[in-house]
Amino acid sequence: MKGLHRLPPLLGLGLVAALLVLPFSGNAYLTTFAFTVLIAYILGQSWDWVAGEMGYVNLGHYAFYGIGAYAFAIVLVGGSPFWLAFVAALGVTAVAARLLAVPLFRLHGDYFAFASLALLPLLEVLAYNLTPITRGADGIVLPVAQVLQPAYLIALAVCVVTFVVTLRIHGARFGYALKSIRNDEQVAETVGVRIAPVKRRVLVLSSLFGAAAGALQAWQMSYIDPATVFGLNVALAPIAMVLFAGSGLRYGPLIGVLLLASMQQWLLVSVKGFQATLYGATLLLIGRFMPGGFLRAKWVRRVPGLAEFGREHHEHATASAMQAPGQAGGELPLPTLQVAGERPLIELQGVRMQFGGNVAVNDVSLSIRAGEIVGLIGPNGSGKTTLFNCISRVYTPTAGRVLFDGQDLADLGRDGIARLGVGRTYQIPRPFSDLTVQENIAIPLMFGANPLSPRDALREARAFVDYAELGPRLYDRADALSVQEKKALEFARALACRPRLLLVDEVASGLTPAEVRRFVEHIRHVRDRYGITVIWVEHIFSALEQVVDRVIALEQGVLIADGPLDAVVRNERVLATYLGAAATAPQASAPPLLIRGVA
Ligand SMILES: Nc1ncnc2c1ncn2[C@@H]1O[C@H](COP(=O)(O)OP(=O)(O)OP(=O)(O)O)[C@@H](O)[C@H]1O
Repeated sequence: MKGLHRLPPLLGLGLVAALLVLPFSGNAYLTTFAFTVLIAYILGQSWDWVAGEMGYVNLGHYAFYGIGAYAFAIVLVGGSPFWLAFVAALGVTAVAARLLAVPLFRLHGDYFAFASLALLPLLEVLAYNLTPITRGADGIVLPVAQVLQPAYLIALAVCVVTFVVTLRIHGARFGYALKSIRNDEQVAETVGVRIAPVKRRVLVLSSLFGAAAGALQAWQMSYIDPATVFGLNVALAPIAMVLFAGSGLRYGPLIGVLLLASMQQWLLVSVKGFQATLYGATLLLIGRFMPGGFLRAKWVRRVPGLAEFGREHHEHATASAMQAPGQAGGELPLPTLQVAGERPLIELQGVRMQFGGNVAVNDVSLSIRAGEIVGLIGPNGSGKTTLFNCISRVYTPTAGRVLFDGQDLADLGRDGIARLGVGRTYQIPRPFSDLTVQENIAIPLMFGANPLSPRDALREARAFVDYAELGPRLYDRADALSVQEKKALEFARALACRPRLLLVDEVASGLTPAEVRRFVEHIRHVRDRYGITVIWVEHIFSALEQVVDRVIALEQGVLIADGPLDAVVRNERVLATYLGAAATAPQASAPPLLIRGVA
């Protein structure tokens, strides 16, 4: 319904206005309750930047609340004014978060979640035992003063800032870096995203808001001890509130905190004795029947107005992108590279990749000139994909050197190699699943050698989308595409890396003959028009035949042939690899390896 998209911001403004007058109403009970809700929102939303946006479930977020509370209390009790103590709390917590980021981000998934959770008991024990600083189990009593009103107003201001930061993150390059990490951090790196600094920055950012919440609550309560600021029983409540409504949604943390905090308070007052059971049961039911939070439930989608609160990020982005003028059709916005001369663009010198006793790539040396299209063939398991992974640094070769335009790639990370000009696809497509087709392609444009703003990148992405014939799917999520469409999307995303070298891994398998022909035309076009060098892993020889300058064959990681396709398919070793004993039989020696239909 028209105009309903304005409902959330209008209600939000109304809410802020009501909250602004509340502390002047004289109702201390309501003001104290609203204060705890504000603190919970700051904690829940700042947690969601790391969890919902980046996909790292930081169960120890409350540790930043505790560190902030302690730093604030210690400085305030030392005689400093409020603002100095507040700034000290933020500073100490940010330093702690920066240090903790180093060990924590060595871990992924459940390991990260459990390691972060372990911070809470660890810090609680520290707070109990560092008695000279923390006063141990006695806790710290802050100077008693009537601070509810100022603490409340500052908390409200921090809440507004928290929400504005959330909006800013959603549309910024930083936000897209987070979303790409959430989807597939290895792929994010191979399209140019420098993931390590992004992870550190978001943890420090979220810690600052956690610390602000801790400092304000310590100020308002006038007392802290280890159990109240690091206790597991309180630490997970803000996280549960976010999960209740929907992590990763613009309004999820806000609505989750408002509803669950109100329910908690109501249960506390009216259902004495059972409140914890009922609270837990509600969360379990939501988890069971509406995973992803109730705002993502199908029935919410059907309720006009309410649906606005459950919109995924890409739906907000799509709404604004639809108003932006597109740059569709025609040529790709790519530079035209010089391909003249015999200069090698990529050179492998004795590259070896070993997984335990399995040698996947065995001392491979080869050289490919700028502007060549080279087919890479070999039976299943012969090391083709592993060779690609050695070039794009998904794997660090066990031995040997990879030189790109004369530069040793050993010193570069995956993102650096992408920025140097290596784009790739994956045998099993790995798009950023919960982003749209347009966003998938815009990400390399935002993080490549000449990074564009999100707005420009989204606009420029349209040309690549059209090139891949995915125009009608521009605003669809990548996980809604068919396998073939995902392959086309990956090809377009690799081109959006503005590559000098394109690594194409079995893109044609499963395509109809007409689609294979169109794809071959694309490969030829990007080389002829833009000078892009291509290495194409493919089992469909009839496709390779139409476009490659030469072919390299691998067998059990060893390079066994390198030359024109018709010579390679007559090579005895290649024949034996593909046809086994039949190749050595007298009748099989005459005809070359079938070019059409060999798989
Ligand atoms: N991460 C890994 N850990 C252990 N072994 C691996 C790993 N990656 C690849 N291998 C092994 O390396 C060998 C080469 O695999 P690779 O995927 O490179 O072959 P391929 O030629 O691309 O095969 P296909 O045509 O089936 O894709 C296989 O024996 C595979 O099991």
